[in-house]
Amino acid sequence: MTARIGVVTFPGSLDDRDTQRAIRLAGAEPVALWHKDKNLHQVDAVVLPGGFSYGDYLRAGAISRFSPVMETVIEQAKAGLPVLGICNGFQVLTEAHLLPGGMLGNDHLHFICRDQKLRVENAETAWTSDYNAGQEIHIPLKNMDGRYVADQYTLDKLEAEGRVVFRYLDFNPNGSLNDIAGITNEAGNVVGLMPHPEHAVEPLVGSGRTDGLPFFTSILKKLVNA
Ligand SMILES: NC(=O)CC[C@H](N)C(=O)O
Repeated sequence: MTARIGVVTFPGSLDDRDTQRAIRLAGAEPVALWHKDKNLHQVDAVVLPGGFSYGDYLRAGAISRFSPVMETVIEQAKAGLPVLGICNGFQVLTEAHLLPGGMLGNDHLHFICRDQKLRVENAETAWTSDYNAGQEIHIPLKNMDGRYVADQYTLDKLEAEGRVVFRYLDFNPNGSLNDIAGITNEAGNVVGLMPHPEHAVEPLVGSGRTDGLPFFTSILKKLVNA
C-alpha cells in the first residue's frame, strides 16, 4: 500500500509543488488538497506548505486558519493525523492553536533567505524519526515572519517535555526565543518549522544537500509500518 500524503494549496501558497515532489521522491503518493474543500480524500498525513496564504493579510496564517480545509485538518490532527507545517504552514498551525506560541516579524525587520544550520533536538516525532537526536543539518530558510515567541510558561513546558524539535545553530536569524526553529504538539503528530526541508531533497539543486528528505521518509516509514 502506498502512503497518501496530502498537500494543501491555499491562495498564495508557493511551495506546494516542491512539497509534492519531495513526497514523491521519498516514495509516497502526494495528494493535492484545495483550501475550499473540507474533504481530505482519505490521506494518511497532511503537509501545510510555505508561501503567503491569503496574502499574509492581518497576520501570516490568520485567515488560512479559518479555511474549510483547516476545519477538517484541525479536527483530524486532534485525533492523531500526522500534520507538518512548513514556514507559512507553521504560522497556520500556531494560528490554529494546534501548536502553542506564535510568529512575529523577524527582529531585523527584513526578509531573510539563506541556508540555515539546525540541530535536530527531537528525533521521535512522526516527521523526524529518520534523523538522529543531536544531528546537525542545513536547509534553506526564507521568510519575513519567522520570530517564534511564546510566554515563559509555554517555553518552559516545551523545553521540559522535549517538544523543541529543531534549534537554529551558530546564528539566530530572526530573534526566535530559545533559538527555536521548530516544535511539536504533546502527541508528536503535529510538527511545525520555519526552514524548508522540501527545498533540500535533491543533490542537483540548491545547496546540493538532501538534509530535508528524512522528513518525508520518516512519515512514510511510520505510515507503512502502522
Ligand atoms: N516561505 C514562506 O513560507 C515564508 C512566507 C511567510 N508568510 C513569511 O513569513 O514571510
